[in-house]
Amino acid sequence: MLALRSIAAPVQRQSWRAAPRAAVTLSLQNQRLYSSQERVAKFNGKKDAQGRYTVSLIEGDGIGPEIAVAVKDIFAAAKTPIKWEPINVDPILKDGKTAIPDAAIESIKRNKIALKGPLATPIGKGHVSLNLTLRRTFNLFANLRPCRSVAGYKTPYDDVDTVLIRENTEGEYSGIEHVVVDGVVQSIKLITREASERVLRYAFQHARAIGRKKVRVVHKATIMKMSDGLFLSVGNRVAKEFPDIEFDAELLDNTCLKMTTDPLPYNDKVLVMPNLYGDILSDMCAGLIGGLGLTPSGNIGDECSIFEAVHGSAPDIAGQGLANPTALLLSSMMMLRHMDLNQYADRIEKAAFDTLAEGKALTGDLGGKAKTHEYAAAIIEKL
Ligand SMILES: NC(=O)C1=CN([C@@H]2O[C@H](COP(=O)(O)OP(=O)(O)OC[C@H]3O[C@@H](n4cnc5c(N)ncnc54)[C@H](O)[C@@H]3O)[C@@H](O)[C@H]2O)C=CC1
Ligand SMILES: O=C(O)CCC(=O)C(=O)O
Ligand SMILES: [Mg+2]
Repeated sequence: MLALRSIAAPVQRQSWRAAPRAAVTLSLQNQRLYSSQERVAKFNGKKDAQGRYTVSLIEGDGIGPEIAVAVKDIFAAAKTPIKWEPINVDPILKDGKTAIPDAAIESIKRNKIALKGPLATPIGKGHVSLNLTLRRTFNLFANLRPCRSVAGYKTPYDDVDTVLIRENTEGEYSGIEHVVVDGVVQSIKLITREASERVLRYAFQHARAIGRKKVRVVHKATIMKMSDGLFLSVGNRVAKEFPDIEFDAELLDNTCLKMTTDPLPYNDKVLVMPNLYGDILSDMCAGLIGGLGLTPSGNIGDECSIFEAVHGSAPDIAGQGLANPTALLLSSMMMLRHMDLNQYADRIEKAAFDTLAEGKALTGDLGGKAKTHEYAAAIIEKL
């Protein structure tokens, strides 16, 4: 993959990150992060003669290969019936546009499922985001980003349990930008009724599936009257199909204030929003529970789905064995449950949460000294 390690400035550690470990007070310990009932888009991959599913694997850039090894080792130790098919997504040009190589596209179409490490995107000039290209190529319309406190890891907020769904194919990330005249550029935020309806309906279906009774659109329709206005009005219309679910809306800036003041009132809701807001708010939610090393996600489509951590390639710690693989591991648990391999997910997830709660082999982001492979070994020991 492209070497882009120098492009992002390191982010300052917040002082509470290494806060002393508190007694486990959280009621959420070992709860399933993503239960099988949450499946809305069905996985219909085929098993091979040995009863295994093949999963396309994009290891990614920066810390990607290090955290991917940890996940592969844990899967092997748990005898998970998964065969990895590594794929290369180095960008190619097709009709003058950045594209994913055909072999990678065929692999994901064939397997209908992929696990993905982070892919770095150059700032300014250079190829467009391969992450966004993958989501658009496979029409992965909903990006599901649950964020739940980890028992035993003390942050200013206990028992956070937010569920955020981000429109994943258009909005501010449509990639339509041009120079009007020298010194004046335009970037187009594209919102369509079709994509809005698809992700909003998914949010209601998902709320039902996980037993939440409230869906909230996060928006700025006060300012972006037409684009966010359309998203919100589609939300109002789709809500009529789900009379058992309460529907309301909140301005994004207000949501940020309220969530960082007291996130608990969000534990009974599913939040759904345009692309950029979901990108930012999901990193903010990660900050509430201990950082990006802990938060998983799923890019959900009708034909296939790609699971990945919320974080990026972490160039500031890449290649040093410092990365926390939990986010990718929990993404792979979402993937296993999407594939109906619940018993494997339950077992691995329990071993991971027990390791975190025990606190003897934590990675540096959680105030520990363990290397990526030592944390993975501690999980394997518990399996
Ligand atoms: N879905 C994806 O593949 C994403 C890719 N990116 C790309 O990643 C590159 C780097 O972006 P940044 O702004 O630095 O964000 P980042 O998410 O890579 O890192 C932000 C901070 O979180 C820390 N961090 C992230 N993951 C961690 C982990 N697993 N364990 C411990 N610490 C972790 C990093 O060390 C850094 O201090 C950029 O090129 C960006 O475009 C960013 C976000 C998502
Ligand atoms: O594609 C990228 O470079 C960043 C994407 C991102 O931040 C995300 O998906 O959360
Ligand atoms: Mg992001």
